[in-house]
Amino acid sequence: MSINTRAISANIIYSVLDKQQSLSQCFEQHTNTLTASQRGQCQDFVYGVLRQYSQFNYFINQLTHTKIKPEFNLVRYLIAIGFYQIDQERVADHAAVGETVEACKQLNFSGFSSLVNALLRSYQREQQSLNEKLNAAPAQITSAHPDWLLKRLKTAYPKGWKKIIKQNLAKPPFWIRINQRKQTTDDFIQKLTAAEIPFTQDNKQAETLLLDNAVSVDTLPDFFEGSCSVQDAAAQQAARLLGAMDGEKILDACAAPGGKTAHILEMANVECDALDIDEKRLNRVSQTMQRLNLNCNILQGDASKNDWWDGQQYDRILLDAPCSATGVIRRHPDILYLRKDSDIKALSELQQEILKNMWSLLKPGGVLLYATCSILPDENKKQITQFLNSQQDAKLDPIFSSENIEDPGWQILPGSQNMDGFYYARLIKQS
Ligand SMILES: C[S@@+](CC[C@H](N)C(=O)[O-])C[C@H]1O[C@@H](n2cnc3c(N)ncnc32)[C@H](O)[C@@H]1O
Repeated sequence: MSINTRAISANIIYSVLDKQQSLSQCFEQHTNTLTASQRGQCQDFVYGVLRQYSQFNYFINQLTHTKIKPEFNLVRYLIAIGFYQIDQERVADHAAVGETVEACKQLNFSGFSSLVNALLRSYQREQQSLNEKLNAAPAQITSAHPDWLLKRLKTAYPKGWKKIIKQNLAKPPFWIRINQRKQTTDDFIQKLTAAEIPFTQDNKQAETLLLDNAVSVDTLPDFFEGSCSVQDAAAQQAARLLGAMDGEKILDACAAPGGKTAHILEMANVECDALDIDEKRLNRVSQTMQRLNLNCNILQGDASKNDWWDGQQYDRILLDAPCSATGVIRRHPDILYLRKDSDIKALSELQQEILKNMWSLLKPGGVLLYATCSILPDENKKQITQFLNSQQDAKLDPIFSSENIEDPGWQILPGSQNMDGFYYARLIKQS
């Protein structure tokens, strides 16, 4: 049977929405035998639909008189993929309909072919009036965000929450980091130009480029020889803010898959321990190190405990803490469906526990950089304020010279200068 990327995509959406599986994991499982172009197509369908699923589902419910039963949710997801394709206008509408009907047959739901056909054609005709109806629907549907998250965003950002939601549902930008150990930025730019990959150079950071479009990594010049890495511009701030210097001993406390560890090692000659609790994810750190020809000590362990530690304190620690990932929803739309309000309290407690333990591993005079890809104050400014209040020898090392008294750190919101949502706070351990 020929590969049908719509059928595969519907199955991935089913794994996320019905089986509550993590998108990155099930995407890998379902697509690891596909070609790069087939994977790219699945990525477009799955991520595109999940970002807008509550809206597509609303349209389906508006257009059908008989409810599609939960056991036929795969059909529902195929219809959503069809709607998404019609919205994207990259293929002729009749082709979007034909291909979706074909996928329906391939999933053994031939009995639904005429319903699928009818719904997609109605969607083409009634798109405008459906969108008008959607505008009057409850915020949970129009924003695609769960109530608990909307509430938290409105409280934290009374003026900016709508902009955040818009960013969370947008396609993310494609940033890369040029490995300065391999070549200069100018050399890499020449190769990129020769490969006809359009980009813009970040005017502040020489090693950071923003590509005009997302590309498959195998089209990036010398990617497998370590020329560059795909990493958001906000994540690229970590190694710079940590400021590691030659000869220092560094700990990257929650390191997998190793993007920030690699950047630290590209910037300075240091001895770096890369710690993570998740053994499988640590394999990805090894792969990253191998591809970029870098070295670190890979350690498996729990950062809230010390049983993995050799007893030698660190000059600098990067704590890229486990978090709600609410700053990177546009890259991980499954967060909208899998994350629960109660997770935030549990995560905040874990973050404080890890932070306290990391502090004991830091040399007097050492620097700890706390980072999350969250935009929720409970995981960020409240966390750092609580720590500074309870830890006598902890002093804030402000990231910007003009200290923001409201927030001891740097809260980057999604979309700000095209970056993901991130938080950074830098602390010094007083002697
Ligand atoms: C935000 S991700 C880290 C991303 C990574 N720093 C990078 O830039 O590639 C958080 C990591 O924390 C790890 N983690 C979660 N709880 C942990 C714990 N108690 N100790 C150590 N690592 C933990 C997770 O396995 C996950 O890999």
